[in-house]
Amino acid sequence: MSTLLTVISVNDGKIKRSSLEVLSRCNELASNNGMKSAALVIDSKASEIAEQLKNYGPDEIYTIENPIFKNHLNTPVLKALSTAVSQINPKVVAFPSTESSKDVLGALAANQQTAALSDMSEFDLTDNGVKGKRPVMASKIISSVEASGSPVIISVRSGSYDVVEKESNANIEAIDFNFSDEELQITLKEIISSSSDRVDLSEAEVVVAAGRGVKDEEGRNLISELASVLNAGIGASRALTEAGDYDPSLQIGQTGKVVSPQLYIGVAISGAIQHVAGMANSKVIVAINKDPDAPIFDIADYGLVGDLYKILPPFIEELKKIKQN
Ligand SMILES: Cc1cc2nc3c(=O)[nH]c(=O)nc-3n(C[C@H](O)[C@H](O)[C@H](O)COP(=O)(O)OP(=O)(O)OC[C@H]3O[C@@H](n4cnc5c(N)ncnc54)[C@H](O)[C@@H]3O)c2cc1C
Repeated sequence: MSTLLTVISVNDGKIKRSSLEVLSRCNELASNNGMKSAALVIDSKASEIAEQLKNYGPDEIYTIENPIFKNHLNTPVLKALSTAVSQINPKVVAFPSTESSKDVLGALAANQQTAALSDMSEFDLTDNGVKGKRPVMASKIISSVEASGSPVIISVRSGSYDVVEKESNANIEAIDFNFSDEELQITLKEIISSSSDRVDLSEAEVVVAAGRGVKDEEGRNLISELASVLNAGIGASRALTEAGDYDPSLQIGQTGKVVSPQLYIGVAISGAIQHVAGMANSKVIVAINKDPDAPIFDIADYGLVGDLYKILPPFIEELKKIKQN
């Protein structure tokens, strides 16, 4: 029976939502096509993660556990992936589109002498491989793509599918894996983490994004308060990261992060194409802008026309009241 293999991405011992989205889609395709859906965890605590995965319906769970995976290093991850693919022999290897999958996708395809389709926004099976859609040119164009091979390797944008919870009594199988330090070509010296990443922006359920109209401390405090009451991640347009008002790691857009929250609130952001490229996949888009002709209103589900300094204080108060009740 053919297998669709989802590679699970883990951050600080937590499964990334984007992996569960890909797994849910693979579960659906496997059940519609008489195939098996399997999940692969490569982590220093893979067996613990595997237990959590039983809530998300895979037919099989494979683990590769080794302390070397505490931090992402391409060489051991690639070796682990190749080992797993040789053993499982899947029809498709599906990753969530993350920084770490970008690092290894092409190398795995070269290693397996097969095709890779990156950053898909939807995918389906064909007789020989995979077909689907891929936003390109800062999401201005959606291309239709198809690849054949064995396996076809794909990565999928976060927010493309819903997470479906489903109990499973999947078998957990540990794959044999050895790695010695001599095999390392790169040594990790230091990780410099950003203190501003209060909530992981690319995984956040709610994002509040600030634009150039947030021009002073009062405005930034309003953004923080709104984010705090909604337990949201804070993002910013390039206008504000370039001005030094927000950390560059918080930039959303073509040259920043891609976010796909359930709710995105853009405050004083005009909606330039380079910004929209990073948030267009959001489920519900709310825009607050004093210019009724701002392009962001073309893609917003809800728009509030007015001055953010007048709109946000009562808006935050109302949200606080709702939360209290
Ligand atoms: C190659 C390239 C890559 C880029 N990559 C990115 C990227 O990754 N991310 C990104 O964001 N940008 C990117 N940009 C920049 C992008 O083109 C825009 O310049 C930028 O997104 C504009 O940011 P903004 O919407 O905050 O500012 P503006 O376009 O200046 O808009 C500010 C908005 O705030 C509104 N406003 C002002 N005051 C108030 C107020 N008091 N109350 C309510 N509304 C108010 C105004 O009406 C206006 O619509 C890139 C540009 C290039 C050329």
